[in-house]
Amino acid sequence: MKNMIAPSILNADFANLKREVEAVENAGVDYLHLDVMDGEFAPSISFGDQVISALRSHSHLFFDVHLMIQHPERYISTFIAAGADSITVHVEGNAHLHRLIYQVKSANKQVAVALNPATPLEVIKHIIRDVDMVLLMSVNPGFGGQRFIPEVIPKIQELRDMIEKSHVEVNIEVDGGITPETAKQCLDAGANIFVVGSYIYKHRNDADKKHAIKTIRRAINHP
Ligand SMILES: O=C(CO)[C@H](O)[C@H](O)COP(=O)(O)O
Ligand SMILES: [Co+2]
Repeated sequence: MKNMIAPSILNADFANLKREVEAVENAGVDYLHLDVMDGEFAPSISFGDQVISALRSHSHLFFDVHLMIQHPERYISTFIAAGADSITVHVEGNAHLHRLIYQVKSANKQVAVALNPATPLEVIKHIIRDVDMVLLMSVNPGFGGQRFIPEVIPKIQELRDMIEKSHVEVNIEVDGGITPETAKQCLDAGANIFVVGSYIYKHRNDADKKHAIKTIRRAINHP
């Protein structure tokens, strides 16, 4: 499966979001990772559908919307209308995960499930054939710029085995604390989509952001 970088705008300059997205789009990425947090599921509040909708008209990137909210079922159609190409819902606290997955699929959008660092893979065993992607959190949800939790590495390997045994094509996205070093470790374990937030957006200058993307790309394209 294709290896991809998905910049997260969580640590971007929110006063210049249009330009911040253009900077990574011009650097040749395919995905844009949009972290929606409600201050309940995750301990901070980020942005919602209006920001996504405003960016949609300025970007051709694949919008990978990561919902870290309570009651995601109430907002699926809102985020699809805002321009999401893929919706990721957390398994934690979702009693009707299967129904939620089919809510997204019935709108002909890609669907993913996310697992926090402490959540075992067992919970997705029976829905692995129904999703396009599994997002493994390598930090606890809430903030950009946190330290990578290395226990996710064996979890990625375990997930890759589960996917292979199920004979399906499912992307593995890793999210949190990604640098060239941690990206390479995750690649070797079996991940193929790499969310990168602060490693790119800690730079204010576009050339530096482009260089950061190039460095990650080199790490994931050269085994
Ligand atoms: O979901 C997230 C946090 O909950 C973010 O996508 C993630 O933290 C990206 O930022 P960074 O690369 O700085 O860790
Ligand atoms: Co995220």
